[in-house]
Amino acid sequence: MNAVHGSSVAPGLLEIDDLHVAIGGVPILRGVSLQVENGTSLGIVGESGSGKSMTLRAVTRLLPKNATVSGRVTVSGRDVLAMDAAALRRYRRSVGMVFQDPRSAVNPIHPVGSFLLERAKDSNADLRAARERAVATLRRMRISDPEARMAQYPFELSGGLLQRVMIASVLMERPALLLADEPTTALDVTTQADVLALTDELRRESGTAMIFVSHDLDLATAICDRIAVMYGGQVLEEGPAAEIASTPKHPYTRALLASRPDLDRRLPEIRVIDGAPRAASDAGPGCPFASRCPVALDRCAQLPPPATAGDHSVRCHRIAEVDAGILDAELPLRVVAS
Ligand SMILES: Nc1ncnc2c1ncn2[C@@H]1O[C@H](COP(=O)(O)OP(=O)(O)OP(=O)(O)O)[C@@H](O)[C@H]1O
Repeated sequence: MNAVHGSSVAPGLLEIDDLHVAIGGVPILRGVSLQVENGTSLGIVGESGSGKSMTLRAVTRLLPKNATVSGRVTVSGRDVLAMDAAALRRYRRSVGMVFQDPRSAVNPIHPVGSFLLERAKDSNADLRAARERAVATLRRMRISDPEARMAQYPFELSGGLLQRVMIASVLMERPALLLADEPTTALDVTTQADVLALTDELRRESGTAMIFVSHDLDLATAICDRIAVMYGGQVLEEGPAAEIASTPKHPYTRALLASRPDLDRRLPEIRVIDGAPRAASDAGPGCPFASRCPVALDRCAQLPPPATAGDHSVRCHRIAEVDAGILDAELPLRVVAS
C-alpha cells in the first residue's frame, strides 16, 4: 500500500517551514518543517505531547488565542499565516478535518442525513442530486442501507459507523487536503483497520492529500506514503513510510518500533519506552530524546540539523554508526520479553 507519489522537485501542496509556536510564552513547536505533495499522505507520529495536534492546528490557524507563531505555512502557494479573516474562512472550508471523537463533530439532535445534505448541497444546489450524492457516498463507504441511515440520529450509530459517515461527508467535498487527527483511536482494532483502509481508498480516488496524526507507527506506516516522527515539538526523522518501517534510523523511532505490542507472539502487554516523554517546553537546544536515549553522547546537548540521504532525513549525531549497524545491540527493533 505504501507508495511515494509525486516528485520531490515539484512544490508541495502544503509547505511548513521552520514553524515555531509558543503558547503563553511556552515553546510548543520548535522549528517544524514538513511538506505534503498533492494526493499523497503524511503520517505524523509520536508520543503524547510531542506536538502532532498542534502542528495540524497551526495548518488551519486553529491555535489558542495566546499563541505566538513564526515561520511559514503555505497551501497551494497561499500564505496561511498572512490570510485575513475572510480568506482564512474560505481556506478552512476547503480543508477536510476529521477528529478523534465523531460524536463531538455532529449535532446530536439532527439525523445524520441533514448533516450530510448540508455538505452535499454546498457543491450542488439541487436537493435531489445532493441526496443521491450523499447516499452514494455512504454506499461507497460500505455503509449498508444508506437511505435508512440518513434518517438515523448519531446516537443510533456505533462509533465506527458514525466515523465512517463523518469521513464520507468530508471526502464528498473532494478537499485537496484532509487533516485526520487520531481518527480511529476511539474504535476497536478491527474497526480501526476497516475505517482507515476505506478512508485511504476514497482519498486516493478523489486525489485528496492527507495528514494522518497518530501515536501508532504501525498504523501510520500501513496507510501513509511518508512518515514524520515528532518528539518535543520537533521532527526527528522523516522519510518514506516503507523505509521508516523497515530501516528506522533515529533512536527514538527505533524505540517506538521496539515498544509496540508484539502481535505475532500475542503478548498482551504494551511495552513502553523507559522514562517520561519530554514536552517541548522543557527542552533546551539539545535532542529532546537525549535523556531517554541509550546511545546519547555529550554532544547531543545540541540537536544537529537534518542529515538527508535520498529523501529520508534524520536529526541524530550517531546516524553514521546507526547506518553502519554498529549500534544495533543498543537500539534493537524488537525487545525480547523477559
Ligand atoms: N491550549 C493549550 N495551552 C497550553 N499548552 C497546550 C495547549 N494545548 C496543547 N498544549 C501543549 O502543547 C504540547 C503539544 O501538544 P499536542 O496536543 O500537539 O501533542 P500531541 O503530540 O498531539 O499529543 P496527543 O497525542 O496527546 O494529542 C503539549 O505539551 C501540550 O501540553
